[in-house]
Amino acid sequence: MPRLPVTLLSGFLGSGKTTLLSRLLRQTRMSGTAVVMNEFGEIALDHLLVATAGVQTVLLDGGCVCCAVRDDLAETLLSLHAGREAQDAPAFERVVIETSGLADPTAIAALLLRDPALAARFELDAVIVTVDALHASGQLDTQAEAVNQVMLADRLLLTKVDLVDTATREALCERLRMLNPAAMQLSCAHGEIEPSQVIGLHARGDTALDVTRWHVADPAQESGGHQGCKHDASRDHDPTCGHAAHDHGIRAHCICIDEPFDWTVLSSWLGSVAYHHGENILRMKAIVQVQDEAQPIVMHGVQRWLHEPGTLPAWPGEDRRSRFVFIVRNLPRAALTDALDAAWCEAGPGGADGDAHCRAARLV
Ligand SMILES: Nc1nc2c(ncn2[C@@H]2O[C@H](COP(=O)(O)OP(=O)(O)OP(=O)(O)O)[C@@H](O)[C@H]2O)c(=O)[nH]1
Repeated sequence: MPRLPVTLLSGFLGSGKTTLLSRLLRQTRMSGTAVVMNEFGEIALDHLLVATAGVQTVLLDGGCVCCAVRDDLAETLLSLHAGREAQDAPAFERVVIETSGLADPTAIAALLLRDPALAARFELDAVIVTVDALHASGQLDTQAEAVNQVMLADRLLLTKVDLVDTATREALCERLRMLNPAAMQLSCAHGEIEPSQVIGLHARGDTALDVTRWHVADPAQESGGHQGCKHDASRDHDPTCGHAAHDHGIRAHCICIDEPFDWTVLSSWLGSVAYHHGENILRMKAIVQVQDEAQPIVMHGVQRWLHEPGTLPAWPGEDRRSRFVFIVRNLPRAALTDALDAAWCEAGPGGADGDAHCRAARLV
């Protein structure tokens, strides 16, 4: 039985994976794709942004697919395959797995290769890694996950090239070449790329060799030395979010707000958080209910950078609360909620209810 190709789409937090995927899925060449999305954080938002008619999308949330929910990935793939065989689900010819921005794709590649049930049904077509031209340099300096992703890539897609000058871009390309000389580098502004550059690459003729040659054997089975999966067993618990920590002080803080935001409060809050804590904010994403806006506003940030807000055509489902996910390093949730209190206070004389402390009650 021919095995189904799997494209592993990885790349550090905020580097443009979902942007790329949602654009790709609109192209007819991509029909017959099943998508598995993984998010690091209690509240998952990305699947709302790529929702495409006729595309089977499965969400794996609550942990990183390279460690905490790795078994769930195996089960998901097997169940997708079983549904296809039984013809009780839309037919698909390939799978794209979008990993969380903190995932080490080595562990997922190893899973696909070494799990006999998966290896019999799926083959790894290629590892595609998005690299944020604006932030990659700092991320490669400080985040082992970012380095691992680059090292395992068959293709490196440089995103946000519109936000950097030529010298910065060339320096980054050179650095990427040093880390992974074999990977082809392509520019990919705003997710724009030919599907043929991403799928059907057959980049992994002898993948087992590649994985072991390019990188450590299987991080999930290592006892130490690998940053990405150390916490799989201990699963540090952040009581405010109910979510397992990934490593080294990295947490996903999830904040929900019932009432609609005033634009001024929203920009003042996020601006202040970015200014004071940007170094420690690996990623911010949000779907926000803003006063007098009929459509939900989508916001993205990476460290100090806040991207232009976008909109969704409609609210996905009944839940109209604003939902924010901050993936942070060594930053307590209170730093975020205190800044929100302050923004509410500044919004009017004494704020909307006159007592900053009451505002914490609005946090769900
Ligand atoms: N200017 C610019 N912005 C981009 C580009 N690609 C993506 N973005 C923006 O970057 C932000 C983050 O993009 P996402 O696609 O959500 O990134 P991601 O890798 O899926 O993020 P995580 O799932 O959190 O890891 C969004 O605001 C995008 O619009 C690009 O080429 N240029």
